[in-house]
Amino acid sequence: MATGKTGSVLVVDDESDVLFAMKMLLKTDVKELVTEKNPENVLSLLSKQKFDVIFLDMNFKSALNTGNEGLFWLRQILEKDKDATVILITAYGEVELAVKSLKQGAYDFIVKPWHNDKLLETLQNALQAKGQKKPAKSAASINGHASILGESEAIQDILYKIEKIAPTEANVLILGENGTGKELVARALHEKSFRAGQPFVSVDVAALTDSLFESELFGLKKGAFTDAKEDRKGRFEAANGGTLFLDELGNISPAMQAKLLTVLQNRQVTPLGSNTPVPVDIRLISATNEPIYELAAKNLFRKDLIYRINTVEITLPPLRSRDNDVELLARHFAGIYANKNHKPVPEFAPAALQKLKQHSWPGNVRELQHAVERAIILAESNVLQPQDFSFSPMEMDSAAATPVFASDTSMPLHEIERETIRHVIEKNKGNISKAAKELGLTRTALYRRLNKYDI
Ligand SMILES: Nc1ncnc2c1ncn2[C@@H]1O[C@H](COP(=O)(O)OP(=O)(O)OP(=O)(O)O)[C@@H](O)[C@H]1O
Repeated sequence: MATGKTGSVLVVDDESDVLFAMKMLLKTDVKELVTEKNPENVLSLLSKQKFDVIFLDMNFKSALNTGNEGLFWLRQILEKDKDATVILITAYGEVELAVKSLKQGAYDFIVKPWHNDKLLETLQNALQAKGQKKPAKSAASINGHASILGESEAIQDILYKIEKIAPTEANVLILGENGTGKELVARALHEKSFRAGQPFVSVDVAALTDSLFESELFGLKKGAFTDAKEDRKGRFEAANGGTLFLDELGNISPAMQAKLLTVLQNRQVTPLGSNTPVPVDIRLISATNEPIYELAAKNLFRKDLIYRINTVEITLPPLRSRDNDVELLARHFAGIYANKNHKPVPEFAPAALQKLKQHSWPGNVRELQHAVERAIILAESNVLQPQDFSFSPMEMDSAAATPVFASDTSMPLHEIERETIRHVIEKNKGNISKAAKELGLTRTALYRRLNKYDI
């Protein structure tokens, strides 16, 4: 902490213990410290005096503990002084609400019980930033992995959320279409968490059959079945102390949902063929591109499991709604693939950029990545032209697409998808990796569809 006392701070909390602890902590650093137990008095206090920073509790015992009292008082304070710097004091488990408060204008939040160093750092940052606009983050760089790029407001929001949520223990559910960057976000959350030095274990659960699901996740005791020649640790144990990322969670069967719920509730796994549970300490991050709440409404996904995994939710927007990001990402991938293929970094003809911006990107960032890679490999000149970007039939906007099969517009969507997949696999002579790439899907996602459509 910097030497010398600076700043005037108001702390509003109805718990005397909190006010006392704050006084003790801040007395050596803060020039003027005022504490207030009753939030009703805050507005009149603000009429008399301006504070550099206001710490505001999220819950006041006098009302229902919904956290909305904090948001209510936050709005009142900001209405009175739109430049007020408010830091929310929230309880563990209220992170979602706290993130909401950031959107409504809070400067930051701290989670109770707080670490003194963290609180002092937050206060210092707030004092320094006073009067300065919060700088936009351009990327969350992740050790050894791609950065999350994007200038769109939606991505900026997500980067901010990652910064805030990563250092907590909250379970995170990431929602979004195929290829929107869910795994990238999961890795960023891990790398920016206190568990960063520990393992990050990623499992594509949709690729597992029910019997594999159990042995893969919970482990296996020698002799559990004929082929089990030795004990094998499951992914939960492998992730112990770190983060477990369960991808495509929306696709698991009801029986597996029940098993997973039990493990999460008890924080222990029992390997197949064993009677001895093993305690596990993991942070869970899950992702799905399925409409999980619709599945829950149809009783296809357990609501109690959703509540376990979605302490905080992050929804990744489809690329088509992130206009400016298309160009940014296209140029970024162009740099990467030009280097990889020993070619000079190309320019984009304005018409090519226009074409990219108009495309609907059903395979999202992954599809864009592959489109740019193809273009770099095949382009004749160092200025990429519209014709260098070819989209597979399924990737085309319905208006722009020339259907390669049935011109019958009454064909149901799943039939169209099935036929498109058939067509692309045929075109790639049965090569699943190539077909998946052209369709903008992962191999697993394509295999899942092959199963679904019985192809
Ligand atoms: N904002 C971004 N900036 C840079 N690269 C990105 C961004 N979003 C996604 N990518 C890249 O796009 C590809 C797909 O991302 P990722 O695998 O994280 O998506 P996903 O949503 O997990 O996909 P799926 O649903 O198919 O599992 C990766 O190569 C990733 O690095």
